[in-house]
Amino acid sequence: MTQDSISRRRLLGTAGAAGAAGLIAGGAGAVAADRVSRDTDSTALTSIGTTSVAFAGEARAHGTPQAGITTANQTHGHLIAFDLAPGTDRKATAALLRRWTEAAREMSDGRAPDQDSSGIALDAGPSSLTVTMGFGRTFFDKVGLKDKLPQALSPLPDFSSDALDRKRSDGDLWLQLGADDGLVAFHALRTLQRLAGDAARTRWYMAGFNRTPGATTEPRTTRNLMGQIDGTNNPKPEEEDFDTRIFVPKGGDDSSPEWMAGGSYAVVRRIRMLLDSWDNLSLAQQERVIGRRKSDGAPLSGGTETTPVDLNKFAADGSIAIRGDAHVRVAAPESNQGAAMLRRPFSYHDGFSDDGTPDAGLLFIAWQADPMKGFVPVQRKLDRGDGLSRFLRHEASGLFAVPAAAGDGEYVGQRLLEG
Ligand SMILES: C=CC1=C(C)c2cc3[nH]c(cc4nc(cc5[nH]c(cc1n2)c(C)c5CCC(=O)O)C(CCC(=O)O)=C4C)c(C)c3C=C
Ligand SMILES: [Fe+2]
Repeated sequence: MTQDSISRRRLLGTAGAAGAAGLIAGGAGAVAADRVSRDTDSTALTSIGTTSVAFAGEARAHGTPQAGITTANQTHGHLIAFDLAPGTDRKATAALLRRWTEAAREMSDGRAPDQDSSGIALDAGPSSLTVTMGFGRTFFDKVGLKDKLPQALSPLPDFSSDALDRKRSDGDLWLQLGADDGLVAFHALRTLQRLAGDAARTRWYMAGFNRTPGATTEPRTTRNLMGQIDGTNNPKPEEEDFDTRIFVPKGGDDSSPEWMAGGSYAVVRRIRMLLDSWDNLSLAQQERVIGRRKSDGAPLSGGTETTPVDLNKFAADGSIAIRGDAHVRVAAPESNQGAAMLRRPFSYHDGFSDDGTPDAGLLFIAWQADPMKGFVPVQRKLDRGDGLSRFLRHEASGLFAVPAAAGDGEYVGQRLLEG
């Protein structure tokens, strides 16, 4: 598995003039509206808008993962979960997934879906838009597919640091949207939310962000709102065991059925950072909590950001370089019988609480072939002995089965609903 292939194309309109039009006029039963045409003879100011990530097609045939998992983190993220409306049966659900798939395909390619004349994304190219679709545990019973419920979707255990808001957790269906332009991302969100029509209702919604490409002099691992470089020791697509750790094998396995082959499980946690307490620590204290230097992300055992962490290294004064409760020690695969996940988060900031503290943190999204061999054992360990957990509060949680990309003419999840 290599990182998502990215192609560059001319601005929206050149890519698909026929689709570049029309105001979305009401979800499932949309009414055609005026089409909008515009001059496309312009030169892009940067390559950000012109970059597209394949939703399907040759680069993403059936059996390959959906976009938005190994795709480079985008600047703008939207997470939205839906519950099926009472009376939405399997047929109506399939129709919804087909509407979403077709619209996502068009928009990822820089074209506006039919009947969209909202104009929101009119001047922009695809801007690396990705749309990723998943199914929650509650979905299966509602559409009469209980026998297809993967064991891997068993509820996550409770953790002592949880302060979960159940209304902002779980959900029958989940969409993750990412793009490097705020209007493109909002346009996709608005389009898909309206296309839900009467079939599904929004259960919860969260918005997040990352660094803008080009904000740094060279491409860098992103920083989180505590200021740390975050993402360094993620599994890498070029590693031999990457696919087996992150994606369900062909044919399924003990915890996943065949329809999930090539797919992955997303654990979503809204993790609030207690930033006022964190900011009271000195720089040296903050670095000891993580086990890495803040400035460049180098491990406290020495080297640069990419130097492997040496958990057995002692400093000159005889103290252990990376403390027993340092986050990188407690979370490392070596401390968790090899358990690993691909972390692909967005930061969030939703204003300030009455006491003036920021409602800010991480929309933590972890991808793995089996949550019992990824998130769960690591979070169990963090819950017991992580120095960072004193500065975090897990406020919402979800677990979603994200099947492989849709093949030509297919919709996402077709093999689940019709297989
Ligand atoms: C259950 C898994 C994890 C949660 C929850 C989690 C929350 C969390 N982490 C940071 C900041 C950093 N995490 C870093 C590394 C790291 N974190 C996890 C897992 C969870 N983190 C793993 C598996 C690792 C890699 C460990 C290793 O093998 O070295 C780092 C260091 C840089 C890096 O490797 O990415 C930082 C910084 C925050 C702020 C946070 C919750 C808000
Ligand atoms: Fe972490």
